[in-house]
Amino acid sequence: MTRIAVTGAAGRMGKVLIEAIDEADDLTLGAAIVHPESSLIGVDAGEMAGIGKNGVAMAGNIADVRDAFDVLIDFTFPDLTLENLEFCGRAGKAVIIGTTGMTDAEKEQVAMVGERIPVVFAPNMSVGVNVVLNLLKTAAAVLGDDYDVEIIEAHHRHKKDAPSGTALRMGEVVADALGRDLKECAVYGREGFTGERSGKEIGFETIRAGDVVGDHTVLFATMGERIEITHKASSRMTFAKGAVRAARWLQGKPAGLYDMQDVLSLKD
Ligand SMILES: NC(=O)C1=CN([C@@H]2O[C@H](COP(=O)(O)OP(=O)(O)OC[C@H]3O[C@@H](n4cnc5c(N)ncnc54)[C@H](OP(=O)(O)O)[C@@H]3O)[C@@H](O)[C@H]2O)C=CC1
Ligand SMILES: O=C(O)C1=N[C@H](C(=O)O)C[C@H](O)C1
Repeated sequence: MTRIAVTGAAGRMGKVLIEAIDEADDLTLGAAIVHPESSLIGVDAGEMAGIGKNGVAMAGNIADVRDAFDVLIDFTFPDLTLENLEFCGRAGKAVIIGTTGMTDAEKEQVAMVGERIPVVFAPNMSVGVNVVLNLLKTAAAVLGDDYDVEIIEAHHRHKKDAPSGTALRMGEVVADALGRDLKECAVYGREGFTGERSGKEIGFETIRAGDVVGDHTVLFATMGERIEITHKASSRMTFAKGAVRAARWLQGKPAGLYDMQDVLSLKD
């Protein structure tokens, strides 16, 4: 039985991850870690997640549960994820990272630790979004520069980073297929007298409202037609199940930086 630790255990994803691990026959929750100041330290993780007692008392520090897990699943904040990753790098534990909003330097740090331990790092763990990434690659390659590309994403009011990690990954996939560098062609929102759209830009629009779990649309438009490729998540369980699948896939893998395209065998 592989023992999983979940950081940010009381967060939106943390609770659903605990439920998904409980539903997996071959995985068990070894540790659940909450904020060091949290009043939930010592509380049963299963009870907190609404699935009934599971005998795992929540900890306030990953070092306190070092021997209780084999794989860490971390959906938290960039700086916390990097601290936890460094810890796992030293302890020789595999890590699944769902955290978004990292800078290039932070992503580079993830890659460096990935030279020492197996790491799956993906902005969206759902099977659906990962299939969409492949559809986008095909669509962009066939449609080419005649089609304007706009990426529209919507998330709940509590989300802290924008655009979403998924939208940015979609932009990277489309830019790559079109032979562009996203850093040079991305336009984030528009306001005022912007002038006409330049042919090669990839636009991003962000919506933050209510309880939207996660919607992404990539729009390809030219004179006379448009194509919209949309993914809508209606439950966080889709992300949690993907993370559980990644944890299972990571068993026995050598050190390296992997993503969900590796986990789902979607790479060419
Ligand atoms: N890759 C994917 O498929 C997905 C990725 N995400 C990403 O996952 C991340 C988390 O999202 P979400 O669950 O909605 O966010 P939440 O804010 O609900 O969860 C983060 C949790 O981390 C906790 N936390 C803060 N500081 C510490 C600390 N020092 N030690 C332990 N825990 C701490 C917070 O506790 P407190 O509130 O008490 O501070 C909170 O419970 C985001 O980056 C999001 O974009 C989300 C969904 C899918
Ligand atoms: O914060 C969220 O909720 C989500 N974040 C991820 C992202 O930034 O792409 C994935 C998902 O859309 C939900």
